[in-house]
Amino acid sequence: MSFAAPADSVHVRAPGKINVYLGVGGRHDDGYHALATVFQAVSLYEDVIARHADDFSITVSGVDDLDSVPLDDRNLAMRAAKLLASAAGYEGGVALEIRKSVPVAGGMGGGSADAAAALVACDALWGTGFSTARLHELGARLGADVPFALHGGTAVGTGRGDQLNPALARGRFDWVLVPSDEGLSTPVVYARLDALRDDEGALADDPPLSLEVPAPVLQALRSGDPDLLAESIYNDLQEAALYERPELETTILRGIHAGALQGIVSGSGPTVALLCASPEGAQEVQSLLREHGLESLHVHGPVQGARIIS
Ligand SMILES: C[C@](O)(CO)[C@H](O)COP(=O)(O)OP(=O)(O)OC[C@H]1O[C@@H](n2ccc(N)nc2=O)[C@H](O)[C@@H]1O
Ligand SMILES: Nc1ncnc2c1ncn2[C@@H]1O[C@H](COP(=O)(O)OP(=O)(O)OP(=O)(O)O)[C@@H](O)[C@H]1O
Repeated sequence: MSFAAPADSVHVRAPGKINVYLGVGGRHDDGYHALATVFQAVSLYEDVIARHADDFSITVSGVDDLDSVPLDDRNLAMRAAKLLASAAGYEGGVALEIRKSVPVAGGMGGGSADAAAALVACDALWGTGFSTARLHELGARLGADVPFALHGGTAVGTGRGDQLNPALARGRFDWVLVPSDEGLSTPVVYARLDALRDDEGALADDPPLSLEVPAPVLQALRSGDPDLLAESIYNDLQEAALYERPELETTILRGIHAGALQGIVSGSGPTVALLCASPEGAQEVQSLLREHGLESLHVHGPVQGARIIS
């Protein structure tokens, strides 16, 4: 019986995400808000290649705004590798190569996808053999979006967004993504939401904001009907993201005028996600947006979570 030589490198691909529904509840003392969200993993990927090394290093390529991606312990993929090494008692290091496609600070969980990919790649490279559940636990310690980047597909997230339950989504949904040149800081958008709610004079003893994903969202996903989904996609952070970046409103309206069924800000933004009726419809939206000087990406979902591709 021949044994496969231990791999000297592992290549993992992890998807970016859109929140097709995002309900934000009260802010807890730890600075996090209670969420009810529906994530969908889409075909815009981060690739992480892990190679054996004595200590820890990272290189990043692929998107224009690389200057805002740290290459030290602030990098989520580096934090993931070191967290796994300490949890496994692994004494060696790893050289991580990250090839990015998800816009940085774009509201699509790009860093979270890198962290998820690094966990899977290092676990395979080092042979630490962690279970999916254990990797999810480590992922949740790295960030609220990391467990979903491992899970993929379509899922309901509660708690901070890290407690996942799979949601059935039949068929395929076509999205046109309009990235911004400048990212948006997630904490800033959440803080803006809190400020807007305070300004609206929400009384402290208001009933807790409903933290259920509305049934129509789940029914639309089960039906696979984009027209139905277009009626129920919603993002509580959108008002705050539009406060920070008013021009995004125009992008959404332009997308709908170009034929998209609906448009929302993805997560904390600024990437705008335009839901389209079909692949052909998506291409039509892209060409009309280009006439307004707006470059866009045509992606689809749901797709798999972080997985080894070689
Ligand atoms: C906006 C979303 O992308 C929607 O999926 C996530 O809620 C954000 O996920 P993330 O970027 O992985 O968030 P983390 O890195 O865990 O936290 C970044 C910051 O976002 C805010 N944050 C995040 C998640 C959450 N449930 N409540 C929050 O208030 C907090 O200020 C936190 O310090
Ligand atoms: N591997 C990474 N890739 C991108 N940004 C990273 C990474 N590691 C750390 N960061 C830091 O995290 C910040 C947010 O990165 P990220 O691209 O994950 O935002 P995001 O897509 O909006 O995330 P989310 O949607 O989860 O809020 C960046 O501005 C950067 O400073």
